[in-house]
Parts: sequence; C-alpha cells; structure tokens
Amino acid sequence: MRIDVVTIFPGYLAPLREALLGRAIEAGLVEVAVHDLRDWTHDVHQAVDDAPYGGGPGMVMKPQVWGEALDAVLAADERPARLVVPTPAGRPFRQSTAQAWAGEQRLVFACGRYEGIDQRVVDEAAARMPVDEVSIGDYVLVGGEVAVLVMVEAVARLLPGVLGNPVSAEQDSFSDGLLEGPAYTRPLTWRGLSVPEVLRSGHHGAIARWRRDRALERTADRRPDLLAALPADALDAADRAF
Ligand SMILES: COc1ccc2nc(C(=O)O)sc2c1
Repeated sequence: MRIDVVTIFPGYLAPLREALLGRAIEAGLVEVAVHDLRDWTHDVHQAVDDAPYGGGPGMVMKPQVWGEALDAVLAADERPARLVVPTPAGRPFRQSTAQAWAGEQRLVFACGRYEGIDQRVVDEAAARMPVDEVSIGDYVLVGGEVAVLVMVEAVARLLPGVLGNPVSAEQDSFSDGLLEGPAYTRPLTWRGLSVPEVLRSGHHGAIARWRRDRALERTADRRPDLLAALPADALDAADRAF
C-alpha cells in the first residue's frame, strides 16, 4: 500500500516514521509520502486559504491549490487511490473502516485546517475516485493531521507483516464486536494485587471462557451500544448465560 498525506504542517506527520510503522516503512511493507500543500501555491505569501462565501468566522482552504496538489500527488503513482478527508462533519471512522481501507492499493489523505477545504475539491475528486469524509470522534480537532495519524496507524497495523503476531489483530477490541478484557503479566502479586487464578490454571477452555466473560462484562458496562449492535448469532448460549 502507498499512503500519501497532503498538509500545511508536514512535521505533524513525523511520528509516522517512528517505531512499528517506521519499521514497516523501512521493510517496504507500506510506502508513506508526506507533501506540503504550499508547494502548489504561486504567490509570494503562499496563500492556501480565503474568506468564506456567505460570511462567517474563519477561513476556507482554496480549491485551486488543493486541486493542483491532488492532481500532482495522484499522478505520481498509477495505482488507484481512495481519497480520505478528515472532517468533524465526516462519517465515523471505525475499526471496520480501517479493515476496509487495508484492502486498498493507495490512500491519499487531505488534511484540512481552518474551517475546512472548499467543498468543490471533494465533489470534483468524487467524480474520479472513491472519497471518504470521516471523523475519528465526537470532538473537534484543529486540523486533520492528528486524525490522519490515528487512521494510518489503525490501517497499517492490519497490513500483512506489519504486526509481529497477526493473531493480535484478530483478537483486537472491536474485531469480534466486543471490547478486550483485562490483561496481566508478571509479577504474580503486585502491591497486594494478584493475577486472577484462572489465568494460571493452564486450563485453556476455562481461560477462554473467563476472557470472554470479562469482554462481555466490560462491553456491557462501557459500550452497551456495541453489544446491542452484535448480530443475533454472535453470542452463544454460554455468552447469554453470562
Ligand atoms: C479543518 O480540518 C479539521 C478540523 C477539525 C477536525 N476534527 C476532526 C475529527 O475527526 O474530530 S477531523 C478535522 C479536520
């Protein structure tokens, strides 16, 4: 997969080259290119925004600059791309979104700032490629860059070879519709708190059952909406007995 990010703050995306994802890039498992939107300005002030039609607070990012930038970035690689535009007005970004995007050959992220990007940029792009306007949560950031860091990590960790243990991704929170339960490691007792006995029993069936019960318990307590959204056949008799 190739990932392109267009932004007026390229430095915001530096964390993409750290740790696990940085190693994946070095290993060639994923390609990441970050582009400075101002490279496609032509005036001395490198203007990327202007006042909104209809009035109102803040500024809107200019369509001409974005149009030239996306044309150039898309032309840099022949692989078909999905354009992703982070926005507070977007559809929710979920694990299912990350799983769907992990199958893409190419993702191009357009990071807005100010009051956002002129809508015609999205509308014009949608005539030639898939476009997703997405939000990472019910809060408002200052720009799209942090949302891109979140989404790129969520997608990249699903790509073959990126995670050391692929089973981890299969046992994530949300992968089975439930939140993950508690996890423990050594020492056996820490500040008077001990690891649940069942986890030391070596009884794999009992351990699996305990873990499932803790996941159900935590999901019911913290995200009852996820429990309600589970397909009818997702819970077996033992789950229902819990
Ligand atoms: C202007 O660009 C923005 C501003 C806020 C914002 N908030 C997001 C979110 O997902 O919460 S994406 C995003 C993009």
